[in-house]
Amino acid sequence: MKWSPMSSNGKGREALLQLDDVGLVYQGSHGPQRVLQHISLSLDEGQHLTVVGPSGCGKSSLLRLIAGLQAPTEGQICFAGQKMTGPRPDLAIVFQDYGLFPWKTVEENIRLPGQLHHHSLNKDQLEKLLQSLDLTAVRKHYPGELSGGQKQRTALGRAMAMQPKLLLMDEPFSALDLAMRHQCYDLFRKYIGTSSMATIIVTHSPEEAAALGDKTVVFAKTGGVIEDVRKNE
Ligand SMILES: Nc1ncnc2c1ncn2[C@@H]1O[C@H](COP(=O)(O)OP(=O)(O)OP(=O)(O)O)[C@@H](O)[C@H]1O
Repeated sequence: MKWSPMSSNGKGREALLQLDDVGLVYQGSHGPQRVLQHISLSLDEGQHLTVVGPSGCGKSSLLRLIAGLQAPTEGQICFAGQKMTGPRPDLAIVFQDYGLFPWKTVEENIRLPGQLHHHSLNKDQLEKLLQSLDLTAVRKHYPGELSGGQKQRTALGRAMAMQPKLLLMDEPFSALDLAMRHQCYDLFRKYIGTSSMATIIVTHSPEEAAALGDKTVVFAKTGGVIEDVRKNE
């Protein structure tokens, strides 16, 4: 993946997120594999970027670098003016495999990261979140007792409860049926509309990318960006 659609926010102030000429090479069992190269982008508070591309083009790898879970091989990533050196509480990620704690209930999973980082939800906020994600009936259930869609909505609720500055989501709605997906889009848009949180969403769905991003980049399997679409700019 090669990408440089937004190398500067062009507004003369510091971006929330800045990637400068970032690259990534995996040292796999079959030798080195280059996945990302020359990626430069910036994202401001309140901006919503969606990333679409075929399987294997490096979308999840890019999210892991931005989340500080992995270091780039080349280049630099800065968040809120600081060089990324590891995960931070103001930057949350919803993984493709949900990343739920199996020994905690739905409700506990949603509350825990916020409690750890002193963003505890009050009772009202928790009830609203459970209700809007249609999780009230399974609030005392453990992840092993949930459907894929319920797990996905729990992971989403947990990330929302952290109230991060930047929320990264890797195909967050892929396990939902059409009706629930649209319900989650509405909820999500409402949620991001009331905060200055920025989001980056990786998806396979062009419809989802258009619904949830004010900027969308489309990646080719190899060779980088084939389209860079911006709404309302
Ligand atoms: N830890 C790793 N070690 C070696 N290679 C890896 C590792 N993680 C991913 N890769 C390889 O890097 C490439 C990009 O993977 P990545 O998961 O970032 O792609 P993706 O675009 O998110 O794919 P998908 O849409 O299927 O989730 C793939 O070829 C994958 O096999």
